[in-house]
Amino acid sequence: MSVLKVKCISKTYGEENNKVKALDEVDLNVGKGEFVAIMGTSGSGKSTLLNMISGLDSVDKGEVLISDENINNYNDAKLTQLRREKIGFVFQFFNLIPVLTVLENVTMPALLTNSKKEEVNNKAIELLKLVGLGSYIHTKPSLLSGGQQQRVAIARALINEPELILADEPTGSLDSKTSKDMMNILRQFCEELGHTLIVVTHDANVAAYADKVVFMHDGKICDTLNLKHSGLKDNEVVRVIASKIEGLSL
Ligand SMILES: Nc1ncnc2c1ncn2[C@@H]1O[C@H](COP(=O)(O)OP(=O)(O)OP(=O)(O)O)[C@@H](O)[C@H]1O
Repeated sequence: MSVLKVKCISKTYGEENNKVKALDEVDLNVGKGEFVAIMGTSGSGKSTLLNMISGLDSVDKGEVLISDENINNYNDAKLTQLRREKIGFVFQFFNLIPVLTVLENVTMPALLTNSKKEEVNNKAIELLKLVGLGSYIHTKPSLLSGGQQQRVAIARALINEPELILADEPTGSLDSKTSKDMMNILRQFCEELGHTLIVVTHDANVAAYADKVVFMHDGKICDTLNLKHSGLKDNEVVRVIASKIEGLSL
C-alpha cells in the first residue's frame, strides 16, 4: 500500500525574469514502512518537495496523495489537521519548546487532538522509554545534549502515530556518533513498528540507512538507488551514494 504518491508535481517561484522552477514534474511513491532518503545538490528542490508533501506550500501542477487522499484541494483547516494527525516532523534544530518539560513537549501535539491527558501521558512516557529517555521526562530540553533533544523530537513526531514522518536534515547539527544513534532509532521504528519515513540529507552515511535513495538535480529526480536487497556491504553503500552525489555536483 502506498502511503505517499507524488504525481508529476511542478512548482515555480518568482515572476517574469526571476522565475525559478523548483520542482519539474516530480514523481515519487513511498510504501508503508518504507524509509526513503532524498539527496541532491543545494537548490535542487528537496525542501520544496517536503513542503509540497506536507501541504505547507501548494503545487502548480500535479497531485500529492497521502493514503490515497488528494491533498491539493484541502483548505487551511484540513491541511492543519493533516499535519497534526498524519505527518510527524523532525527538524535539524529540534524545535522543542524550552519552557516545557520533555514530557510536555512530546504530549503537546497529541493534546491538541485528544483531551484524555492520562492516556496521552502514558503513551508519551512509553515513547520516551523507547528512545532511551525514560528518566528525563521532567527535564527541560536545555539540560539535554543535542542527541537527546533530537530523541525527544522523534518521540514528539511519533505521538500521534502519523502515517508519514518527514525529517529535514535530522542529523545536520549532530556529531557523527550521535547521528548514527539517531539513524539507528529511526531505522528501528521503520522496521519494527512499520513507520514510513522520508529524510532529506546531505550526508551519505545517513542516506545509507534508507531502503531507497532518490537523487535530485534542477528540480527533477534524476536517479534512484534501491538499497534493500542490493547485496552491497555497508561501506560500499556509502561509497556508491557519495559517488552519485559527486557526479551531480560536477
Ligand atoms: N519561497 C521561495 N521563493 C523563491 N524561490 C524559492 C522559494 N523556495 C525555494 N526557492 C528556490 O527554489 C529552488 C529549490 O529550493 P529548495 O530549498 O527546495 O532546494 P534544496 O534542495 O532544499 O536546497 P538546500 O539543500 O540548499 O536546502 C532554489 O533555487 C530556491 O532558491
